[in-house]
Amino acid sequence: MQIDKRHMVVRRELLEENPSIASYMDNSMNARHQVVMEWVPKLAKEAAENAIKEWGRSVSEITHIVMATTSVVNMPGVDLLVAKSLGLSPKVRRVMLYQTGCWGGAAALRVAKDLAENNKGARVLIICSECTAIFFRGPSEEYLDGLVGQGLFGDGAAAVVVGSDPIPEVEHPLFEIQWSGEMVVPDSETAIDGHLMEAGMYYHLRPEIPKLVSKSIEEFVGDARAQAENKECNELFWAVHPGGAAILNQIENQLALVPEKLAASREILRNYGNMASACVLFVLDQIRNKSIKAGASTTGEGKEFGLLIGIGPGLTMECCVLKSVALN
Ligand SMILES: CC(C)(COP(=O)(O)OP(=O)(O)OC[C@H]1O[C@@H](n2cnc3c(N)ncnc32)[C@H](O)[C@@H]1OP(=O)(O)O)[C@@H](O)C(=O)NCCC(=O)NCCSC(=O)/C=C/c1ccc(O)cc1
Repeated sequence: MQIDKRHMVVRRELLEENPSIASYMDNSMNARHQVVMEWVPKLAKEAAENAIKEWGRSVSEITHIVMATTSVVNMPGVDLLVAKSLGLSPKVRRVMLYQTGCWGGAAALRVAKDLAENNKGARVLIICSECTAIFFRGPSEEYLDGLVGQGLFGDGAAAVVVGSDPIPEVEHPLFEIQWSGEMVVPDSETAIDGHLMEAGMYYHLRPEIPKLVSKSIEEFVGDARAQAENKECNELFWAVHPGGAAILNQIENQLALVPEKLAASREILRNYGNMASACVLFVLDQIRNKSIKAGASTTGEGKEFGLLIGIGPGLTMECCVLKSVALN
């Protein structure tokens, strides 16, 4: 699996208190809902507070919130719970992205870019928060792909503030979102699916996912590269969703990437597992932190442009072309 560590709220005591979650197919939605309604907002709040602190301005200046999760469905949305707990204005404008799975992080960036560019002075808080309690279950011989997911998925949340026209000396941009695009891989609708049932979220991951991604990645990346001065793949930095080692291997081979290009994705996979929508933002954070530590000339490993790619149910591939910022 190439995963050393994951973080999960599902632990022995929680399963002892809620044995239905540890079963294969018992009715367990009530118990799961309680857990995810506690943890998705809690993880989201912590991530958002860190992002706002680093951004350096007041919460009252957040004008929009875009939140992605595949771990809970509720009315009103968990975005409202999080907005209230952060002390955001009751006039903050909200967009909730449900069930996007692992392309949610990139989709949230796309939505935030459009909001920021079309509303003067807007500051958009993106939050991605995921908790595996919605689908953790006991094993069954008839459900091998569930075991694959059980070995891959982890909990986590990430947040970032997006805006245009940064205030000099006050706001310190990390990357510029240059372009965003999306593509559905042909004939791949059944490759990843998930359904909310009395027994919680029941999903399927077909073994052919890595091959399907590999078939379409060149065409998709070609569109993105056209927005990045047609740079060669190895002249870009890469923040690819680490869906699993096989997906990263296929992308690396298909695009003839040198191994360092997916190093950040592999490190996040190794240390956190696959946290669905939050994962690409972790990868991007890793890229800028390592760039600073290594004394690189830009936040993007010394490169000018990079691609952030989410891959999830659909199969949907979502890409943002990012322009890095010079480091002193
Ligand atoms: C890490 C894997 C799982 C194992 O890698 P490996 O240890 O190098 O081994 P292999 O790739 O050779 O696979 C070992 C065996 O497992 C089998 N296998 C391999 N995937 C499978 C399989 N999905 N079924 C059932 N047998 C399998 C594979 O066929 C093979 O069988 P065999 O040849 O008989 O030993 C690797 O195959 C891999 O990365 N696969 C792609 C993982 C994948 O589908 N990721 C999910 C992307 S989707 C996503 O990120 C989020 C979805 C999501 C959805 C809902 C939500 O609520 C939230 C999120």
